[in-house]
Amino acid sequence: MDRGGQGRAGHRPRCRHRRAAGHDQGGRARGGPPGRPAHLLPGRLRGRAPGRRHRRGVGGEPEGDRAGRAVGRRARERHGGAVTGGPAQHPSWERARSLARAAAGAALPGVPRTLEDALGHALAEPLTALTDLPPFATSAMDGWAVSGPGPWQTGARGVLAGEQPEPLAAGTAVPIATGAPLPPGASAVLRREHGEVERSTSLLHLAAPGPLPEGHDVRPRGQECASGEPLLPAGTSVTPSVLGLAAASGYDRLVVHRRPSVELFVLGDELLDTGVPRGGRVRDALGPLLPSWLRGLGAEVIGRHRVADRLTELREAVAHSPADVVITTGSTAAGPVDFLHETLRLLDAELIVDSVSVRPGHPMLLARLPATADGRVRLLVGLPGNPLAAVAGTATLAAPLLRALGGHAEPGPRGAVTAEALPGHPRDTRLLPVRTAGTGVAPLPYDGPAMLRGLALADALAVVPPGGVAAGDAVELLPLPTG
Ligand SMILES: Nc1nc2c(c(=O)[nH]1)N[C@H]1C(S)=C(S)[C@@H](COP(=O)(O)OP(=O)(O)OC[C@H]3O[C@@H](n4cnc5c(N)ncnc54)[C@H](O)[C@@H]3O)O[C@H]1N2
Ligand code: MOO
Repeated sequence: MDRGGQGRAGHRPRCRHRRAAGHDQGGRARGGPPGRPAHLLPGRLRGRAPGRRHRRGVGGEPEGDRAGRAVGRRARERHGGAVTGGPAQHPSWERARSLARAAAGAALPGVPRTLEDALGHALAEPLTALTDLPPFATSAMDGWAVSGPGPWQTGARGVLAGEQPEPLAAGTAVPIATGAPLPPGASAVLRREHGEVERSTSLLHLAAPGPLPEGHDVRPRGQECASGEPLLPAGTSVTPSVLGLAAASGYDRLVVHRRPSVELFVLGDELLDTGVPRGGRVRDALGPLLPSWLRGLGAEVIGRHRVADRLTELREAVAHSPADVVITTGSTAAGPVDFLHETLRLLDAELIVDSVSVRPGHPMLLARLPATADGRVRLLVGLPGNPLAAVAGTATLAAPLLRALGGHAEPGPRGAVTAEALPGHPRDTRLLPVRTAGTGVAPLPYDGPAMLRGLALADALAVVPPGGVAAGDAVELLPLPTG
């Protein structure tokens, strides 16, 4: 539980949302048009879809929505409202992440999966070698298996990988392929390029620069591991490399944590699903951006839906979602059709994080929904609608929550040195799209909360502490999805 900024939905302290002097909300646009500072906009102008009035009919607003809007307005008035409320202490970025991790509770239970299906899960049990590796002594090179000191009498028939070789007598050699079992009695392997066979006598002579020590170019049995040896701890993320190791050490199935199921609700009647932005409406950027990222975080995305900016629809969607984690985009602020807080209040959800001291994305939230009848925990991550703010919310709340639910061990922080100074916010952590260039990471232009242009060129989000980071200093990096 967070002491500062937490409580039942609808009973939260609202932040002042003051813009710090000199903090560019619009986003730096070096060499391009500057972003428009949000505080210069004439109020909270939430675009309402022109088609919406037609869809609903003039005055045809459903009863629940009208009521909900009034309740939302009353709740905002009661609690001070987003703009006029008293100062509130929101959790720091670090604290918000640990609250998100803790909200997962225990990881989801372990389930057996075929190797193919285990990819992206986390091991629920340690991976223990089911065999010695290599399981038998093998040749590390193409050449000859030799017995004792040379020269060696060699025959024509060799040993290929996968064959069971005959024993080798002292003073003899047999051609051998890389990976083939070493014949009993062999003392070393002579590489093809280090031996010469005399045609008339079939005698193999050493043509190597030095002598051939015993065991040369032989991979002894159990060199990599002995049967029963622990190879990877529980909590390891199953990557393609882990699948390879599991197969090599004898596994057909792995016991992995169940992946958290996620349902994504994209809010915003102003959003278009296709074509060029028109008529005051904009394209939904988060529907395409988020699902593959969430899958990369170990989630099973069971649905992605557009939900209308109506209290009843949002409430129904959240209440009936079968997902372990509901993720919403938009509606986190206090605009006329921002119903997320009201929805959470009506559903008797517990707000675990309600705004974070981070830019962009500070209105992000995390709530615990009432558990299912069978006691399954359900959580909701509310990502702000501004696309880069939603990305910040995913990195801050969704990533640690989903990784913890999926049983993934927490990776150590990844750091880098900055090639240029990284501008910070005076009081809040800032998540800045950066690119690794030459000697370190550098910020990218077009990094405003509503922009994705900088992010699309970025290879990480830099965690910039309040006040910024000087050139040459270390900074923590968060990974961005790549596929
Ligand atoms: N009076 C105040 N207004 C706002 C504050 C504030 O403190 N006081 N905070 C601003 C900040 S910061 C953010 S971030 C946004 C969060 O707003 P919402 O989460 O309620 O999101 P919306 O209002 O629905 O949308 C905001 C913006 O983003 C666009 N959007 C929404 N969804 C998408 C999407 N899927 N793809 C592309 N663009 C999207 C939407 O059209 C709006 O332009 O609130 C500020 N307001
Ligand atoms: O500053 Mo907001 O949180 O636009 O992202």
